[in-house]
Amino acid sequence: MEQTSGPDGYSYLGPAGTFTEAALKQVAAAAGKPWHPVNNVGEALADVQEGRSVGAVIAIENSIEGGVTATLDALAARPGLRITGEYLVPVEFVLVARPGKTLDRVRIVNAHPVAYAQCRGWLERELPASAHIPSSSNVAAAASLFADATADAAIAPPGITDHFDLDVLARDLGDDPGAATRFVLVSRSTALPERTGADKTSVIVELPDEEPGSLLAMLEQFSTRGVNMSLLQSRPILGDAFNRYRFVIDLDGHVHDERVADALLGLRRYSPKITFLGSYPRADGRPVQYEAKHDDEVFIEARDWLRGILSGEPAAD
Ligand SMILES: O=C(O)C(=O)C[C@]1(C(=O)O)C=C[C@@H](O)C=C1
Repeated sequence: MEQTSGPDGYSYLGPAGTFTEAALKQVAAAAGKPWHPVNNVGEALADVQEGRSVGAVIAIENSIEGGVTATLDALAARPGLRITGEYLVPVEFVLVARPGKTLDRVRIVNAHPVAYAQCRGWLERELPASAHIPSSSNVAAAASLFADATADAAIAPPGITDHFDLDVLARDLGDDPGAATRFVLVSRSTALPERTGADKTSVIVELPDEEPGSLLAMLEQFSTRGVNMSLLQSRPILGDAFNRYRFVIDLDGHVHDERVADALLGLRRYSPKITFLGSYPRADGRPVQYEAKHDDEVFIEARDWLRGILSGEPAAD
């Protein structure tokens, strides 16, 4: 794929060979378009917001490490962006070093913080005295071994040896062999992806100040409408030390589902600030399960009933 920028192109955490690039390879619309490697999530989102790219793929959650906080905060800080797709990438890691280095001589390890966190168990067992130098990506970690001699080894994707002349000192570093990272495609387009029946809706919600039970009241908006949450992650609101948090939430269903739309209306009335991030097809294609009492028809019938009352229609039996 052409690694350049262009307003019809896609930004991703580079350089080539990252897991983010593997996620971008799954984006059908990106095939044949320019791909623009960047150094961090903020830069990828700025490219989209400012029109240098049509879309960006960013890591949002890892199955071991949880929400990618840099992404959750960047989405909250940059209004006007929409999530239009979700992609899953299995992740596994190897420890690499320049030829000649052996495992017993590794003291300093270069790694992306999210990758490092996924390998904590292995590092504690095999390199208990090692120190960590953070890197902007897994591939940048490996590349740094050539740029300066501070780190002895790097944590990188197994395919790294296709790009660099490096020795693999150890394999399967991850604490969970089944680990995966969830990525999202972000764009400026406000056109909603079609409802598929296997969708997710993402929102960022702030709660009213100093109101006891306000978190429960937010959760009730979903539970009373039979809407399942698949992510609830709190992030501090900057400048409000230890006081206020925003919540990044993934819901099962599409905003075109009546129960989801109704829950969002409830939230909108209740929350001082709610950002709609998008409704999009789930990466795993799993159809959303819900009870019949939360079917579209039930909401529509209830609204029609009220409309009848308001328009003075005679009561039906
Ligand atoms: O460095 C990479 O390869 C990335 O794609 C970054 C990233 C992340 O940002 O979370 C993606 C997946 C892995 O879980 C670790 C790191």
